[in-house]
Amino acid sequence: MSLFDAPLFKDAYEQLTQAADVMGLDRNILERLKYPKRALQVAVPIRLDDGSVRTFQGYRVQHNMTLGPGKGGIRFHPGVDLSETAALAMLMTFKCALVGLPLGGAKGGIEVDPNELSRQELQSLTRRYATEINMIIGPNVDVPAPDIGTDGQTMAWFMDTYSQIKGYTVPGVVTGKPITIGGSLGRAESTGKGVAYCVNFACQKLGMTIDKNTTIAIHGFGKVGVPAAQDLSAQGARIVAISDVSGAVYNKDGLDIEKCYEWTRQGKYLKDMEGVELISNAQLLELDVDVLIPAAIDGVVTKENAGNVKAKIVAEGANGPLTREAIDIITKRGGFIIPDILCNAGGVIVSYFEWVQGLQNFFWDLDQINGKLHDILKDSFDNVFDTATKYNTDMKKAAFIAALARLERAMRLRGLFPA
Ligand SMILES: NC(=O)C1=CN([C@@H]2O[C@H](COP(=O)(O)OP(=O)(O)OC[C@H]3O[C@@H](n4cnc5c(N)ncnc54)[C@H](OP(=O)(O)O)[C@@H]3O)[C@@H](O)[C@H]2O)C=CC1
Ligand SMILES: O=C(O)CCC(=O)C(=O)O
Repeated sequence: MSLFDAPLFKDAYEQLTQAADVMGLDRNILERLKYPKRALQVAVPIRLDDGSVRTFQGYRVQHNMTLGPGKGGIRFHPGVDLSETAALAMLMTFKCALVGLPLGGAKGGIEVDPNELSRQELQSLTRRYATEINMIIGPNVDVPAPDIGTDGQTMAWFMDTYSQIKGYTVPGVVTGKPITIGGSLGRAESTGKGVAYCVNFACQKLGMTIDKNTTIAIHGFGKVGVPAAQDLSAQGARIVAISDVSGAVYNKDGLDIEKCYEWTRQGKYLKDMEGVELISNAQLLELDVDVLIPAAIDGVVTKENAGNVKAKIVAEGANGPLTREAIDIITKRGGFIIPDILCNAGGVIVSYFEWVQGLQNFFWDLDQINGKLHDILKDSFDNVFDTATKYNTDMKKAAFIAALARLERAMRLRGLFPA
């Protein structure tokens, strides 16, 4: 199957093309950005706890490295394939460009349901994957990080395996590491915190305030959804619904987010919680709320259900949660979309801080990190908002236009195209 037949890649490329049309981008530049620079597919065989051998499919795709080393997470999820990884790598190129990082776009993953593996099996899987892709990874080449189904522990195993191959400790090969082995303060909550900052910026633009009357539904209660919920709830907003893969819980008066987090932290599913109303993931997306934060997987709002999405603000915490048709439907009815490459960029911004701190062996305090994160996101949000006004277009295309403008300048300066 061609990459362009795969839904997420097709969508990402079509959004890119639409943005290129609006800004009048040189077609040759667009042509160069069409395909990933490099894609590696690997077999990842491991011995399971029962003694049998199972082989998983793994990928690492580097989309574009004009601005610097590749950067992007590693996903362990049953939906991972080459085209999804390529699409997510492409989004990373534009995310890093949009927020002004000296980094390119990459992504990796394994087609696996991590919930089905033991801790020992997950460690074997991560180590074998790290070994198989080590030849295209490195602190100055391509630097992975956590994504769906992976976390600080995964990064620690990855870093350890890479360091064994090199013969010395290489903390800069990944970000999102535990603090003890060179991780950065604030990285774990940075993506969700960034989502909360962006929701605040959007409210300011729309003349809305965040208080006990502000209702929020969050699809996906993981590394992005939890801190976003905690931050917005601490600001006084009412988080009325959250979900995991098992379903969603709802309370019109607002959920006790810390209680929900305590529950999921023990590895329990939300559907088994007591004292809350159970609804489906699909119902959560259609709730009559002020803010909807899809923070789980891609393609959850499509042309089939976009017409039922009622939220005033849709903050794309996940990568690609809205299809291109869904974006048009929501924008036409007046919904305000905070595009993924802006909304969830807090993660890669603090990953960049972690990388820089690691290279300098000099670590910053949390106030410095959150202050810089806030300022970068504020400037980027204003840039996207102003670009949307300048080109009379929506926030989604504006984000691509702002990113493309930076990338185009860099590509011309590096000489592939006339400056
Ligand atoms: N982590 C990061 O720093 C960044 C993540 N992102 C993006 O944010 C999104 C979420 O990532 P992250 O929070 O790290 O991932 P996590 O694995 O930590 O959490 C994912 C959440 O989504 C739920 N989920 C998984 N599959 C489905 C499904 N099929 N239907 C409904 N819910 C599902 C999970 O439920 P359960 O726990 O029950 O499996 C979990 O609640 C992804 O799109 C990712 O690419 C973007 C930027 C940075
Ligand atoms: O932190 C990083 O390097 C990348 C995070 C990521 O994968 C993403 O922003 O989608």
